[in-house]
Amino acid sequence: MDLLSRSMPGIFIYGLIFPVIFFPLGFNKLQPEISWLFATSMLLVSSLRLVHRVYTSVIYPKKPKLWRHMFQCLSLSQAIILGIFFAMTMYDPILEPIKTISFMTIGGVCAAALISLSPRISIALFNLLCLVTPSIFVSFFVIEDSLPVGFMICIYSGYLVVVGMRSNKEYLRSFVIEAQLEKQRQELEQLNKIDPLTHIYNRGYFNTAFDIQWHSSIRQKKMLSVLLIDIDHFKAINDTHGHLFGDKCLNHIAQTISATAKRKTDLIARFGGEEFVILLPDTDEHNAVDIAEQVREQIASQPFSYQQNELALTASIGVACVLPMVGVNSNSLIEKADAALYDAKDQGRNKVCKYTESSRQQQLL
Ligand SMILES: Nc1nc2c(ncn2[C@@H]2O[C@H](COP(=O)(O)OP(=O)(O)OP(=O)(O)O)[C@@H](O)[C@H]2O)c(=O)[nH]1
Repeated sequence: MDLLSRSMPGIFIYGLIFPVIFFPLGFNKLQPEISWLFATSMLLVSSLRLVHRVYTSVIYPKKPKLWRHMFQCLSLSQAIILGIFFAMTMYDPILEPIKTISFMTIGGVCAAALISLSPRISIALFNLLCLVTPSIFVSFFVIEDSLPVGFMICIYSGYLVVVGMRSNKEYLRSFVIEAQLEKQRQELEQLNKIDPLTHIYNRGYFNTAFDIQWHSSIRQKKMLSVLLIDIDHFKAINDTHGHLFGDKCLNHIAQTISATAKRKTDLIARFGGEEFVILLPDTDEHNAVDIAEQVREQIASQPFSYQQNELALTASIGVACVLPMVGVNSNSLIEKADAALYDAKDQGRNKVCKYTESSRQQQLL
């Protein structure tokens, strides 16, 4: 499609080329038949190219190959018409008055066409071949003493081929660079969302997603639940087995939680330190407690082992559930889950506690 937009100026240039050559010098009055023949045939092909361009959105999705063939045929036929005209100006005396201007025109058209078609180098080179072959043939085989002109055309064409190939290489390289930049952008975006230690979402991403979910739940009038999970006695684990072991434990817990809260809409994130959070959209308190129990049981039933050290882990979980409403701060849900977690720790750990009014009072005390 880029090729299509790049070749757009060419449609108008080819269409106007003969009137521009003929009219200022009055050649159309001297040789009206030749003038009309070349001008109308070129204008006709330009009009067909315009129609082809206008119907691109109709033809291309259904028959891309046909569209490409049409594009090639139409642009090459214009190059052939101009190439033949140029060759004729070299040996036909009736075209003598416009010889100089046609030499200059063909030079410019060859360069412009090659550069604009350079994204598809095969089309660009074939186009150049159509433009210069008739005149090269005429200089070498038809008219005497015109070998130097033939050589000049060959040298100029060779130079254009080198420029065209280089332009094609640069064009293709720009695509590779663009793809690399896009990949890096995606990686950066991922780094922004993901906690590098546990490979689940980080707190920043959770906050954004939570805010969106809160407003969505208000509109849909659906319950929203939050589970706050805190590993028990994690400081002691760090102190006894070292921080590297502690890190591996965090990773193990993240995987266990992810394997338990598996709904596509559930959002699991590392809330900070040894705390995790699960956001459960469209989930009432009963179901949220049920999932929390499953998470607690899975953590407790899967001892963590690393380098011949095996350790039974437990976690305490606070559950809070609300029907989000306009005017209520979304943070209140997290505060309630935190208060419930406080209860779970208070009741001896390895426990699930749901938020109650007394939880809040206890936390405030
Ligand atoms: N290895 C490791 N430790 C961390 C990380 N983030 C926080 N911690 C540690 O987690 C421990 C949390 O300790 P506390 O807040 O006292 O909680 P706890 O020991 O789990 O006690 P309870 O929660 O009351 O059961 C601290 O020692 C932190 O240094 C981390 O990324 N890696």
